[in-house]
This record gives sequence, C-alpha cells and structure tokens, in this order.
Amino acid sequence: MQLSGVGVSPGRVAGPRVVVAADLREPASSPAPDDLLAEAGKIGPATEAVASSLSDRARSVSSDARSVLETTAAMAADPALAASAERLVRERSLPAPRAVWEAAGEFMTALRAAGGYLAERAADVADVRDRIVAVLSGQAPPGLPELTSPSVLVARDLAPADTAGLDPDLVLALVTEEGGPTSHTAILARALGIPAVVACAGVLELSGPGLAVDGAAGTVSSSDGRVLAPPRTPRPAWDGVGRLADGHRVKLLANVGSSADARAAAAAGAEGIGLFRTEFCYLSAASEPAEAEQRAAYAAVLEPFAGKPVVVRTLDAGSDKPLAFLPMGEEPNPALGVRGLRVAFDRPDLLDRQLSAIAAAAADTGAELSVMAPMVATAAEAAWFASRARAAGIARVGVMIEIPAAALCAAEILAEVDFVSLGTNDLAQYVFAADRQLGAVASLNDPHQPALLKLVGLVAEAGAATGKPVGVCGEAAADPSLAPVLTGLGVTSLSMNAVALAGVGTALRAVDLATCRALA
Ligand SMILES: C=C(OP(=O)(O)O)C(=O)O
Ligand SMILES: [Mg+2]
Repeated sequence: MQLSGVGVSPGRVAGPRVVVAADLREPASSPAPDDLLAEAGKIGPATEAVASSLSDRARSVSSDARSVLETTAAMAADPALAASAERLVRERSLPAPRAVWEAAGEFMTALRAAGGYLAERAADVADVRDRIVAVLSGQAPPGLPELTSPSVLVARDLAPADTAGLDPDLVLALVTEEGGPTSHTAILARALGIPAVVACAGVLELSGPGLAVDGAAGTVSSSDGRVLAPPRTPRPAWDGVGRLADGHRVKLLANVGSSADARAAAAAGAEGIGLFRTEFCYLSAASEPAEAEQRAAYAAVLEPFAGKPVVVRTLDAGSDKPLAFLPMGEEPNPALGVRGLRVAFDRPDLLDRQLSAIAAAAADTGAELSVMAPMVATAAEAAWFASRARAAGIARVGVMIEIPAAALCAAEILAEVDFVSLGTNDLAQYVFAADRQLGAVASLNDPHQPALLKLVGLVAEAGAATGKPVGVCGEAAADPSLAPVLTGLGVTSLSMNAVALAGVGTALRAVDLATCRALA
C-alpha cells in the first residue's frame, strides 16, 4: 500500500523502519498493588537496566556525548532515587511507575530550588525518570531511538530540537504523520539533506519491516527492510552570483542556524547570510546563555562570512520553537501568542544583551552586520526595535514581514527601518489561517497561492518606492520555479538553505527581468 503525504525534502530511499516512541503519559496512582513488597522490588532492577543500557551507549559514542550519557547513567543508578520510590510504594501503596514518577519529582523540585547549575540538572532527572517508568510499564524508551545502522525514522511529529540532532548518515529518511511543509522540522530536515515526507496520515500503522520513501513526490510505502540509498544527484553548476540572463542582480543568500550550516552555505557559494535563526543555537539550552557565550556562538556562525553581508535575526522563541529559558505559560493558540519580538516587550534586557552579543560577534569576525526582528506587527514595533538595535551600535536594522498587518503597512514600516525580509512561512500561515505544523491544511501553506503573492507584491512596491531592499527568507525563496516570480514582483534578495542555492541560481540565469515581470 502506498501512502501520500507532503514531500518536503527530496530523495528516494528505502530502509528498515524505526518508530519514535510517543511521549510518555504520567503514570496513574491506582490501582494499588496487591503485593507491596514485590512491587517495590521491581524498582531496583528497572533502574539497573536503565543505567546499564545508558552505560553501554556511552561506550559506543564520541567523547562529548559520552560524558552526558555517563552522567545520566550515574543518575539512574543513584540508590537514593530507588530507595525513595520503594518507600512510596510501601507507605502510600503506589504502583511502581507512579512511585518513581513522584520520587523523581521531589528530586527535581529540590534541584530547581537550588538554582544555577543544579536547576539545569532537573531535565536530566526527568529523562532518567521517563526511562525507568518506560521499563516498569513495558513501553519503548521515550525520545529518539538510538540508531546503530541506516534507518527510516517514523514519528507522529518531531520537535525541532530532535530533528536538528539527526545524523544524516544514519537517518535515511524522516516521515511524520503531522507537520506542514514550512514547519521547522521540515526546514531542518531539508537543511540536513535528509529526504522527508510530512503530513503522512497512517504511516505509523503501515506494516512491514521497512519503508520506501520518495521525498520529492511525498509518497511512502512498505518495503522489505533492505537499505536502498542511491547517491544524491549532483547539484547544477553555479558561479555564486545571483543574476538574471540580462544581468539584473538578485542576491542569493543563505538561511543558517549553526556553524555547520554557515560552512555549508559558504561552500555552496552563498553571497551572504540572509537569515541567521539565532534561536536554533539554543533549542536545548536550560538557561539564558551569558552574553559572552552568545557572542562566541554567533561568531562561530558568522566567521565564514567575513567581509560579506549577514542578517542576524533576534530570538524567535515561542509557538513551535519553545526555548526552555523563556517559558510562555499555557497559551490556547501559541502561534498567535507571545513569540518573536513580543517576548522582548516584557524582557527588553534580554533583547539588549542579545543585540550587544551580536554586535560584538560581527566585530570579531568582520562580517557586515544587519539585524532584524521576527514577528513584527506594526510600524511602532519596528521603530521600538530599531531604536534598541541602534543604541547597541548596529547601523543596519530591518524587520521580518510575516504578519499580514505588517505586509499591509510595509510603507510605514520601511519609514522606520533600512530593509525588510518576507517570512513567507508565517505569512502564509497567518494569511490562510492554516497552522504551518498541521498536515491537514498543508495545501494552503503553499507559496504559489495568489493571496500570498499579492502581499509579496505589495511589500516589494513599498520597497521600490523608498529604494530599500525587500528580501524573501521563507521557504518560498528556495523554490526554483517561484524565484523568477518573486523577482518579477520586485524582491531584491532570496535567502534559502545551502542545498537550494545552485538550483535557484541556475533557474534565474535562464530568464530576464521582462520575463520575470510577465510571470509575476
Ligand atoms: C523565515 C521565516 O521564519 P521562521 O521559519 O523561522 O518562522 C518565515 O516565517 O518565513
Ligand atoms: Mg517566521
């Protein structure tokens, strides 16, 4: 049987299927066990099993990962945790999984109260807790399975932090039941060059030992589990200068989120960085990184672009990119909630520390710096951001246009800043009222939709009237069939992941500006 989803990262592969376990549910405190001593006796062997499987894994990985796994193994083996859980079974007649849950909870509360480094360890205790509970209740361990050979990974959905850590040598392809083409999980899979299909309903129920995946067509079917991974097609030749057949320039820039991305972008011939998603540096950070630490992290990303233009975006936390050190609380509609620049309105000190780290990193590396803010809704917000960035000594300041209100008031916004960059991923989500993470509405999150292109045209017109640049840094910019259309609408730069550069560069060389305008 063949299933269809939305292909978000091309490549045809087949291999054994490995399912990512669903999140663990909080264990129930009833029914009370019949034999309390026997129930308590299950806890010790479960903690030992977890500790020894973590120690085994620690021996098979490189040094950084090894010390993390060794520490987690030591926590699992901690007799205090087992003793406290056993006591809860005996004294409160709790089933063993619930007792472990509560005992670990007490440890976590104490660690959080201690603050600093110890508070950060609470997340490790939660990891150990979930592993022990999984053993006790006969479930698969939570989180990404440890792959030892090339496999096709299948999940209901995958967090951006998990996707960012995937090893392209071991993950042949990624298939999710949920997710849209512009979800951050899809963006990261593309950046890693891992063939991927999202919004593939029913994939978790497909039988058979393996899966065959076509990441361009968006199809998935059962296979016999053998690995079939033809070498990737070579990229078209491109000389690294974005221009049309008639010489009209369209800067081709890169979207990056790590120093590895930046090195790949420089090697692929990017003229600069059009979007540095700084939040990607901190998807797993438990506390706000110190300014010096941020400076070093940003410098590592900017370093391959000395003397070249770079656009660094301030943190876009919230919604589908939660950062542990910026908890947003429960929001009924996180995509419409406090995210992006909105976080900074209550925490301007956080923004100021980031701006100063970004300015220092650019000075360290000699990159030609611009900064921009995500999720700006009004000209007043753009002016607020610009004044803070300029106070940090940053000369070129822009904002993202990814909220329809901002697109409609692009002229007023451009009066406050030096450039704008269209985030077509969010702009589509908000224009079509279609969650970018939801497979069921994926067809609306399509940048070929005329309503989206009309807004792009409006913003480009405002740019032309003021003589200020208008870029596109959403996934629309990476589509070779759309690049001439965006150029015809008046867009002046396109920013995309490194693997898309040559294809877009080659497509633009085939057309002149008159053709682009006619297409638009
Ligand atoms: C580039 C964009 O930002 P992000 O994908 O990080 O939300 C966008 O919304 O198009
Ligand atoms: Mg966005």
